Amino acid sequence: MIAGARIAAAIEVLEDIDERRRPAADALKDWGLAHRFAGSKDRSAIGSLVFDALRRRASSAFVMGEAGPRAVILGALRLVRGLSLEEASALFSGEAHAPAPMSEKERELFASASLEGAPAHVAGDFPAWLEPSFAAVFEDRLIAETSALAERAPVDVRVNTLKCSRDKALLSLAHLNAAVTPLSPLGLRLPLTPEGRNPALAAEPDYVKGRVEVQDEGSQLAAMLAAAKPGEQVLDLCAGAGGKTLALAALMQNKGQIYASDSDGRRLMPIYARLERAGARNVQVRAPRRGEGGLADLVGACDLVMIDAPCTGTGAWRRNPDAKWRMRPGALEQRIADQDQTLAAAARFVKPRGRILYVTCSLLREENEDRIAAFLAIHPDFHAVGAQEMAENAGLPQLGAFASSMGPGVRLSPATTGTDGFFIALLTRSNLS
Ligand SMILES: C[S@@+](CC[C@H](N)C(=O)[O-])C[C@H]1O[C@@H](n2cnc3c(N)ncnc32)[C@H](O)[C@@H]1O
Repeated sequence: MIAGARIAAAIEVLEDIDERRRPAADALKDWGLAHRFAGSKDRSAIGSLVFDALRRRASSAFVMGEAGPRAVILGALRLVRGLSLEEASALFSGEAHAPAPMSEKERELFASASLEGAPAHVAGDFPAWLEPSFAAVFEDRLIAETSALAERAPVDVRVNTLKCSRDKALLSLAHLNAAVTPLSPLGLRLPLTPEGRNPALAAEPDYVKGRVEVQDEGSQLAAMLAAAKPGEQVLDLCAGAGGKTLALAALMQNKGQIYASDSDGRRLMPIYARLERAGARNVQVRAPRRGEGGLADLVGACDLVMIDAPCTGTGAWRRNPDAKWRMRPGALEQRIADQDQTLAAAARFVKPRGRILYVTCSLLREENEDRIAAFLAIHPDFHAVGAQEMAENAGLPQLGAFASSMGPGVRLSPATTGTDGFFIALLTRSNLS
């Protein structure tokens, strides 16, 4: 496909996403199926442009003076890719499946591409209705924090210490320009290509043989803050596809027992193959059943309950930019109810002096500090561990610098730590219950 035809395809995919209100990944997959002549490089280039445009959707529309897919793609070519007017005009040639030439007005707007006078939710590319919530959290860093959430994200991997050392993996992934992550002692960061494409990791022997797992550095740190020790009894209550479960198994050196559970059994399906590949042998998967959900024997028996809570995912918008535009206020209310419910459920499984690690990939106070405060108000037998103490206990003292100012817990974000956005709080149960 010529470069202009890829641009036209990206506009088509954005139209499909808008018309059918569907996830970008589904629209891209269908486009590929309907255009089998397109090669993998074409599909990847189209996907990368669609994601760039979704990340900067509001600001791209603002500079082009309208919100339709063509305008948004044009705006993204200017704001994200830094194309000159000449370069953009060459792509919008109207020839051989390329989009129609730019109008005089489009040329003018593209050339000036000004964000002057843009409101915060446009300059920071987030839904307007979330402005009060974000402003309360970020205050004068509102635009810096939300703009960082609208950037591209590198691919991070966690080295699986059950199989490999970080030094070895660093050497064997050198051809992908791997570098060590600044905060996680187990992480490697793989940069994107200049066009924003992910490095080709799926066929790498290190990945196929389970020596590395794709996991954002923030997610690695969240699992480490649980300070799980070999021999402990651990319940991963919201295990999903098992990203945190695998990290916990490695931290525990395959000793002790992890019970991986989730209220939605379908979400657990990928975990079996992942455990096998990673060589994690201390994990029992407990698929949900009626009544106690198959966990009755664990009541009051766990040293640690990990809650990787269902959340709005606002911290992961770099990777799921379409999700931010689909998010509605009702979804936040629903997630808050789910979070209270998982915290209450978790409390039952913790033994005296045991602990709960509460994690979200959200940056909203409503899902984080407020949930911990609500839980502590009705569970006097629990108390929150200070951020510095939690970080030191996990061997990550540098994370104490990212203590939340709104309550107990640590906050990570693309702007402050270069990771996805996470909130992590540790609660311990008193001796008596
Ligand atoms: C953030 S995802 C988990 C991701 C996973 N831990 C990982 O690292 O790959 C949250 C999970 O919580 C599950 N969930 C939602 N409500 C729940 C509940 N009340 N009890 C247990 N799991 C729940 C969802 O099905 C979803 O799989």
